[in-house]
Amino acid sequence: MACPNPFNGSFPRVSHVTVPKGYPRVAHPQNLSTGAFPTATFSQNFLAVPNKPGVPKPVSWSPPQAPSSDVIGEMREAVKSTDWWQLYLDKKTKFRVAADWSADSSRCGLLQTLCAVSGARRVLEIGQCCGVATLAMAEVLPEGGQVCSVEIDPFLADFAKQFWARSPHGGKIHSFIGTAMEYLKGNAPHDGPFDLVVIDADKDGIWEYYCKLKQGLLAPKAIVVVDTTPHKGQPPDRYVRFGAEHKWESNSGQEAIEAALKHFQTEDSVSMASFGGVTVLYPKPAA
Ligand SMILES: C[S@@+](CC[C@H](N)C(=O)[O-])C[C@H]1O[C@@H](n2cnc3c(N)ncnc32)[C@H](O)[C@@H]1O
Repeated sequence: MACPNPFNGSFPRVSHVTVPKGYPRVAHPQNLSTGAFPTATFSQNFLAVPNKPGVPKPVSWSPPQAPSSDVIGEMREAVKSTDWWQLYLDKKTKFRVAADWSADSSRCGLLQTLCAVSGARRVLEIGQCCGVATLAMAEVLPEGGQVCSVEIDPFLADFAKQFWARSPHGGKIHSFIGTAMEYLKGNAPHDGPFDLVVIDADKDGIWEYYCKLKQGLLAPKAIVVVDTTPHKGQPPDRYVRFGAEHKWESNSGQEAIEAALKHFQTEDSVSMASFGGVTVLYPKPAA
């Protein structure tokens, strides 16, 4: 039977893996670390080998879970307990931030794993929000590694900094406050080229940011992770910005996401894999 190429098209979006009868269950899933990266563990036993002939191996995907460091744990608590709507009404934030914009354990685990397996030293995060994913990635970069994060909202940038300052890895983070395009045109040529880039800001900008990155800002084997979750990180619609804050409205960004994905498919030199709310672009292996 032909073996399906897991990177050809989309993975099913599953959060739970149903293990067919006959597969051994693993009592301690935390022992399933790949060894490539000791702090990434896999919550499901998708590495299990069938013990009955003829039982097909399940085709599924389960995100690595990042065990949170103390500081990341504190950040998560702070993100959860903050009244983001009130901060927006008080004009402290530019956006009506939602706590679930901030990277959860699966997202952090995925980004940490990609950083580790790609050997990334220079990482760029476009759309930092509360800085949880930023610190998670910094934690796995080697000495001398650097995460450059870009955030349009000064309140969020400051929110993150108070926590980063308490982490031994905070010194690896360089934060830029301003728009993604300002950064890409200004500081990025000096900070890059980047081994791994996370595009996780406004959805309308996805394709534009990617095009700009391709102009010499990506290392030869760079991985680009694009957040494709509708509604996340969207700015308010124009009229709301001018005076009617209580009427927060933003579009889902779905059209821009779909347009960007179509563009990515025309890129000859990259392969794509979509799962867990992201699309990962990585260099096609040489034929
Ligand atoms: C979904 S959140 C980022 C989440 C973060 N990457 C994480 O994993 O925790 C999107 C962020 O992008 C920021 N943003 C939106 N448009 C932007 C732009 N044009 N330039 C820079 N940041 C932007 C928003 O303020 C928001 O904090």
